[in-house]
Amino acid sequence: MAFQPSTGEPLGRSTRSAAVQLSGIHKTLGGTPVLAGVTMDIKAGEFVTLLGPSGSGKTSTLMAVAGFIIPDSGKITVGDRDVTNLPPGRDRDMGIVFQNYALFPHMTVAGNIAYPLRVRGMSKAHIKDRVDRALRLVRLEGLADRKPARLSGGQQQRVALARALVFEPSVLLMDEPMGALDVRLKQELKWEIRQLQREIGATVIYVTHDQNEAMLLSDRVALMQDGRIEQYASPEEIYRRPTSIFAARFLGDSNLIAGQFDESAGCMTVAASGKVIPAAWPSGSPCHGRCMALLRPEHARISAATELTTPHSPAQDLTTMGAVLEEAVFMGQSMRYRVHVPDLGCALDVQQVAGAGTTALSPGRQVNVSWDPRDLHLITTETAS
Ligand SMILES: Nc1ncnc2c1ncn2[C@@H]1O[C@H](COP(=O)(O)OP(=O)(O)OP(=O)(O)O)[C@@H](O)[C@H]1O
Repeated sequence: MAFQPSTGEPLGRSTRSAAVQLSGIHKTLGGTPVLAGVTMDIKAGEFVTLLGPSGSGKTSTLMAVAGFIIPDSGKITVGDRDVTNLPPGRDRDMGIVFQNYALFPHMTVAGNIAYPLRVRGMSKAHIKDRVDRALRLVRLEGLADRKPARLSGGQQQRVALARALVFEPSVLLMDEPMGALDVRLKQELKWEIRQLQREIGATVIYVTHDQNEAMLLSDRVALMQDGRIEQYASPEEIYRRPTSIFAARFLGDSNLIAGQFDESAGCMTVAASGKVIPAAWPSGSPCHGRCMALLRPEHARISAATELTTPHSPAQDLTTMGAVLEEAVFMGQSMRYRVHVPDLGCALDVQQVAGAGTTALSPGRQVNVSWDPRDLHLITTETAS
């Protein structure tokens, strides 16, 4: 059924947001497999980000949802409609925002925003009402009569956003919408996009390779590699419990320690030194011997080697090792250290709140590095046989 725009109701919390389902999407382009079985479910009103390195298949996945790429196999549904082979356009009922704005240069801001309503045959009075409300939504009320060339990059992108939202699509697709903006504008627009999506309640699929953007905006992140989804979960879940080394490295900074897990003893033998340290296998993940232990820099602490206590509560059973401080960098709110830990056979990055004691530590000094064993997250490096 072709989409018919509503007319009277406010451009506000959408009652039309739809769930999107991708099942086993494969696509080969020019002999290259670009999508290798993408499967994901997106709930109505959810903000999902496709995150991954360049060439991992993010844009291709989005283009398959938009209809610009027809899958070789697999199925895409929006609500209860099968849209797999539907051409791009009105019947898909999707708003799209690209990195390069794609505004019509000869039209005013209001003209650009009105365009999707005009092609849908809406009456002039309704168009004016809708455009006014869309302008208010993206905070561009005073610029309705300007041409795009006389707008900043951030303003142009807000026009593109208003144009994509004005016909109240059930799904909004965004491909690196902030890719061309400077850092300050990005920072501003990130919060605006988040707030806007919460206001209108639309289902959003958003492409970026910027992990901070993904964490700030998303309900769930689909982390992509080689045309597949490596992990699909909330940003917090991927950050705290990555299921692969790739995921551990891609979202956030990481220290990775190779070892062998001993389930009965509840410990891990460090590969480089044979040192045994307490560790627990995360529940729900496959348990195999060879593993990598992930320790986030903010979960490690250093203290002068002469100090017996660490900033942790003494009630906690910490793992502590001697180390040599290699680098100490003041980062404003925190200090960033690199320490060499002979018992781990590697260097660890440590991030901790800048305090009088820690800023005084200088490179070359003997220190203790410690962590709560519960903050070690083990990832199997053995394939199940
Ligand atoms: N028309 C095409 N013909 C051949 N290969 C293609 C075509 N379009 C995309 N590819 C390849 O498919 C892979 C995935 O591309 P895609 O643009 O989806 O990745 P991406 O994750 O969005 O990357 P980026 O962040 O650089 O935009 C890449 O290796 C790319 O070179």
